[in-house]
Amino acid sequence: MSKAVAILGSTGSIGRQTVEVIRRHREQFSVCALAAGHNVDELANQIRMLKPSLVSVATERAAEELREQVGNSVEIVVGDQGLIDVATHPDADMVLTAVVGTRGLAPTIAAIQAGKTIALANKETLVAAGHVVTKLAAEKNVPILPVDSEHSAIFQCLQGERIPTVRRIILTASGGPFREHTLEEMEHVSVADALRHPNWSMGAKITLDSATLMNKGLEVIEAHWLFGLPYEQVDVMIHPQSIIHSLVEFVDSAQIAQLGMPDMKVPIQFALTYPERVAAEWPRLDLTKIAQLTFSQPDLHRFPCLRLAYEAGKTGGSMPAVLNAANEAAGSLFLNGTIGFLDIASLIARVMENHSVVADPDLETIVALDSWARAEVLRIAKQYSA
Ligand SMILES: NC(=O)C1=CN([C@@H]2O[C@H](COP(=O)(O)OP(=O)(O)OC[C@H]3O[C@@H](n4cnc5c(N)ncnc54)[C@H](OP(=O)(O)O)[C@@H]3O)[C@@H](O)[C@H]2O)C=CC1
Ligand SMILES: CC(=O)[C@@H](O)[C@H](O)COP(=O)(O)O
Ligand SMILES: [Mn+2]
Repeated sequence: MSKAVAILGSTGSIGRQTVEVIRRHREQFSVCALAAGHNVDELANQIRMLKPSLVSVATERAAEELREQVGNSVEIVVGDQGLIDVATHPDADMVLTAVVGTRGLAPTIAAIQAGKTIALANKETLVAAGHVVTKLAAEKNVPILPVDSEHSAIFQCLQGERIPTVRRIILTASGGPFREHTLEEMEHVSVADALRHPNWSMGAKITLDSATLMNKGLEVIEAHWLFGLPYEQVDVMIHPQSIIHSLVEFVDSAQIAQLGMPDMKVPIQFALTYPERVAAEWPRLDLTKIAQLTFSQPDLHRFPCLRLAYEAGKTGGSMPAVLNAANEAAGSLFLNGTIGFLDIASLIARVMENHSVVADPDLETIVALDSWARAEVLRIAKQYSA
């Protein structure tokens, strides 16, 4: 039977690869709804190809431009409500969440409330509100299937296993473009340097997060919520080749890993076809060609964002939401040339210091603290340049 999929962020890196996977398996999937931001040309192509009945764009202006291209062939909705309409489309069996940042939270919650299976790429959703999202998903009996490559790897290693037999999980990290840089060298890196990921082609925000190692920090928190493990059982290991996508160590000391070329179509497809594995010739791994896999411990002194994320996760309550929002705001300031690379971590640390933790924040509190943390980043950053 064919699954109907709604894609949030269909024009982005994950969204476009999801479309590729779906086109490869047309008999198994239909696309009922798509949400994009501003990339009207890409969305128009997707509409012609996939024939969804509903699409969403970020602004009225983008909606007008899209209407010029596709006429009345599809219903067009707009803005944050548009994202929610797509996420709750009555025909959707599954919602793949690949918008970037905290913007993904509200539509994901709406999709869970509507009983949709979630294929989750948007890790910020679980970082900001893991306790709310996982509780709601359990109440609604809605599966949250990981798309993030490390979490998909762990999910695959855990098939047929029981969580109480897990001693620890080990998330692999490429180390990013500055893996071997000194702090002095990192002080002077450019935006272009930071956006040159060694192994993966991804959107700007996650690529920058990989360079600061905040991506791995967000993934530690994401893993905590997805697999229900305490932070003491979530480790990180630097693996520059990104061939081993993550590992699970069990109580008998056996370790199981998932390997493959760095290509997101494999984890995307696994989430879409789960619990089945479906044949597809995505780029295949030949370890004899790779020849060497290397490993080391992360350096929390040179990469303080990973330390801050562990701290935020262990502190719990509202702190991960504040870390997440401060990271988005500081990252934007770096990307627009306002602050230096090392300022990202120091701004996040300052915002965390200034935050009084709320133990069990509801959604409204999380949204308010998200805005507070962003404003706090701007306030402190002004002092830097004054
Ligand atoms: N890229 C990857 O390989 C991986 C990504 N992820 C996660 O997946 C998510 C998406 O990442 P990625 O695909 O790289 O990001 P991209 O920046 O490539 O894509 C982001 C998507 O979000 C859309 N978007 C942006 N602003 C808005 C808005 N205001 N309203 C509606 N849609 C909006 C963009 O639309 P438009 O372009 O039309 O403006 C685009 O479709 C992130 O949370 C990331 O952490 C996780 C693992 C791997
Ligand atoms: C593809 C994916 O899942 C990314 O999150 C990737 O892992 C980023 O690479 P880093 O290991 O450098 O963070
Ligand atoms: Mn990842």
